Amino acid sequence: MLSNASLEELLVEIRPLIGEGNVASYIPALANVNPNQLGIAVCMANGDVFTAGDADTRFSIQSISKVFALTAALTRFSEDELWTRVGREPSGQAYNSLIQLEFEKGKPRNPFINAGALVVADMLQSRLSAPKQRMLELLRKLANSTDIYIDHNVADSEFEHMARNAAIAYLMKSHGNFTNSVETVLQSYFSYCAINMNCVELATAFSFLARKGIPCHRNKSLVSERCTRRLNALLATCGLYDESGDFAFRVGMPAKSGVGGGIAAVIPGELTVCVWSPELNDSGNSLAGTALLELFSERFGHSIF
Ligand SMILES: NC(=O)CC[C@H](N)C(=O)O
Repeated sequence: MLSNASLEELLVEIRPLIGEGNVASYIPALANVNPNQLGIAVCMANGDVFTAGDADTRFSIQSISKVFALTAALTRFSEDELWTRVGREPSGQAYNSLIQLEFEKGKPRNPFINAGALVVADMLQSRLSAPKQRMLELLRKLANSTDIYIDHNVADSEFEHMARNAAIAYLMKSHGNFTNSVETVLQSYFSYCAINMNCVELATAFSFLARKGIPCHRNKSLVSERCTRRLNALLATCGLYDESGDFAFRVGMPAKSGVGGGIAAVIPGELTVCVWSPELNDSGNSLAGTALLELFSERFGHSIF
């Protein structure tokens, strides 16, 4: 039976894995995070929440923000407008790879790698007057938490080390797939990545994906049921970069990871779950977090397959 105590038992089994990965080191603000942290929060489809470990400690959501940005874009653009600019196939490449983009004429494989998320951020920049503020408002509403904030230290540090993401954006611009000023869009994109949330807030914010588009704590749809199915399909095939196949094999849940060490996952109709541990594996996904989700799915029989 799922309970705080049964989740705590999972953590005891997983904690020895801490030390086997490496925290993200591309910016000092992330490199200095204490690696010795592990948390899990489960949000049932009826809104009940179970937690264990560091479930209330906020961390940098990083690429998990790509899900919320895509959701915001889906409510503001037609599917045609969106899918002519970004694809829907797994990339099989690192999240910040440039190789495929050159071969494929500036159209990113999917919205959950950096190139795809930068296109989505470019689209939001064209349609929103204050994109960072809108994203923050969306997350506060979805997570039912009024004080979620952007860590400007992380956003500024990402901006100082922008070279690779800027290269991706300029390559897309050279192919006519980027409208706004690269630096303006990068500022928005880095701010989305630099939002701090905890496992409880992320599991709650993901709840619309388990509830046919209707978030917990609200009775109004955020997106249609059809849209929700499509988001879950993309999460299942592309949510963990070049490790999406292995993650489907081991865990069996649509999910999105970030280099802050968080992974948020969905079992449609049943629950959402967010795990966090800062050390990453070679694909940039939380090492202990992935193992924890694998154990969770095995122990409680949750898998979409
Ligand atoms: N995988 C990630 O979480 C990457 C996010 C990071 N801010 C980047 O753009 O490189």
